[in-house]
Amino acid sequence: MKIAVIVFPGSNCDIDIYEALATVCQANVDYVSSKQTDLTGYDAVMLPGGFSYGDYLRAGAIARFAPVMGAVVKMAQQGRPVFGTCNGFQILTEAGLLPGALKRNDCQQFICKTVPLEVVNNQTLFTSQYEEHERIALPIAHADGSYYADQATLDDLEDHHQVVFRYAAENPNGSLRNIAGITNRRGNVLGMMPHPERAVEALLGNTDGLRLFKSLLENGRVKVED
Ligand SMILES: NC(=O)CC[C@H](N)C(=O)O
Repeated sequence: MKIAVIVFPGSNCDIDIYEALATVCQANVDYVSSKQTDLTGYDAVMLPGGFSYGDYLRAGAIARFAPVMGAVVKMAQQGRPVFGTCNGFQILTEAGLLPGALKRNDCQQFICKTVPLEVVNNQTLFTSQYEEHERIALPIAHADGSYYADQATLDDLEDHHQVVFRYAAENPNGSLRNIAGITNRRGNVLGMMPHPERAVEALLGNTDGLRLFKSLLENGRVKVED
């Protein structure tokens, strides 16, 4: 399985995802510039966290028009795994690959801390190695992480088991229904504000993110028609 980590101008978690996959999981992974237009040969694509294009206009709003995004949309339409964390999640909503939007945190501040989460759905290709309703803890680091969607969209997400992670115990940013991560209806596109790639080694004090990448490596090689 071959994985692309997209590097946008302003990405700052690309190395973290690369190392989580390449060094910790021994996976076959490449950095791919957002200027590329072709992702042929890749089985999965990762959109990292950061401040793509300086978060100007809105976080993810400019990155959504980067040359590589046509190929990312194609991968999503083919059913291949597409994962976005933090700024990657913001880009996925701006691109229309996931519903809703990420607004400024309720507290109007950048928040950087580890928060408790519930794994709401372990029946996805990204979460199969977690227990259903398992409590984990992952770091968050964002200013624009308050998940918003209209009531009908929220109901639709819940009805189709698309809410994958919820903030547990506390809601750090005002996200509606405590939503921390969602998939598309098909389940092959996951966006989440917490950073699993920052919690993959005992040396970092937390390994709760590791099983997300292991799940992806176990399940992520899907047969598709080009
Ligand atoms: N680490 C991140 O990706 C967070 C940056 C993000 N653009 C924000 O909301 O502040």
